Amino acid sequence: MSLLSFEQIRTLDFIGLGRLCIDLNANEIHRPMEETRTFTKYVGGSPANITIAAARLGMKAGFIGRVSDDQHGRFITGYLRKEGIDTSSVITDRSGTVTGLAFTEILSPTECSILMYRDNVADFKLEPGDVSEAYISSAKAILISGTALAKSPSREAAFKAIELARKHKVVVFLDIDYRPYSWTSREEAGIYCGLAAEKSDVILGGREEFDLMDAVYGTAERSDRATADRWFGHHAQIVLVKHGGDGSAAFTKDGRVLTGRTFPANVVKTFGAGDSFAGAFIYGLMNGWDIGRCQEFGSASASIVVSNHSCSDAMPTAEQIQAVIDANPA
Ligand SMILES: Nc1ncnc2c1ncn2[C@@H]1O[C@H](COP(=O)(O)OP(=O)(O)OP(=O)(O)O)[C@@H](O)[C@H]1O
Ligand SMILES: O=C(O)C[C@@H](O)[C@H](O)C(=O)CO
Repeated sequence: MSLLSFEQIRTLDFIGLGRLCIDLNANEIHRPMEETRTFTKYVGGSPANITIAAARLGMKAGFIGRVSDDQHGRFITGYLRKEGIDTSSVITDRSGTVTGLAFTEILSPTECSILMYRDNVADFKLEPGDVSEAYISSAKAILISGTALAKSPSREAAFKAIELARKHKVVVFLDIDYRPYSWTSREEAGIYCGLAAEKSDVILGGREEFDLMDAVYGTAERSDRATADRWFGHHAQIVLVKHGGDGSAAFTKDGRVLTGRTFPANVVKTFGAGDSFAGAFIYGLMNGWDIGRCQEFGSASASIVVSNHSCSDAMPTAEQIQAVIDANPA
């Protein structure tokens, strides 16, 4: 029996909520950014990447967010439309905000860093009034990015979206997506992400992201098992703990524990692994697949994206992902 129940008669499969940004990935790789001269521009922002991944896999996707009233905002909206993503709830913010920029430095396949410019960004100006009940109720599932909880009024908009999703039987995915530069403290992040996690059906995060929430509520044992049990005490049906190159651990409320394997990759940059994993993992769940197959699909997707220069542009099709799995039998 499936742990998640997706309403079938819905206009959209999936709505992402949160930041729509721009990645500027250094073209001169294996060099510090001080020596970088050129960058390639991509749409970015974790929830945007995941939504693009879902659309690339054929899901009917939409997005709730704000973009800046400039060329960057128009670039992002145009890209989403080209990907077939509904942008009726992507709002142009006209208060003089800018688009968040993520400068990616690639020192080596395993040493990458992101320099974030996020002062006065449009995505944090998302307001509760931007979240339409009719729009939320038109979807089977919604993805909340933890970073959307870092600042008001985006925080209130995200919590409104979660409440409306629960009201209309829309499955809530929470990707903790902890980015320190957006929060005033780890405790703040732990508290607000914890409050959202209590209302979510599926929670995805790295070990250190779950530790953030556990620390606030004093959970002594920092084990994946203890973490999962904690969230099963609320709404969660699935807890997915990502472990980078060591794969992932999936826990289901009905007692299953599955270790996800990784696939060979010619790593260009490690970023994008989590977003590509999430998009493909969610795709599998929404197609009613067994959770082990969802993990495998997510991991294979991640191996493709870490082997590419971009995150969003590199999000693969289902055929590309399956080809990786077929070429690397368990
Ligand atoms: N170097 C790698 N090679 C192959 N697969 C990988 C690699 N790194 C991560 N993965 C796959 O991607 C999944 C998610 O990776 P990770 O745990 O790094 O997420 P993340 O920290 O959210 O990533 P991001 O850097 O995008 O924020 C892993 O569970 C694994 O399946
Ligand atoms: O989520 C961000 O703000 C950064 C992303 O745009 C970037 O693609 C990345 O780090 C993906 O993991």
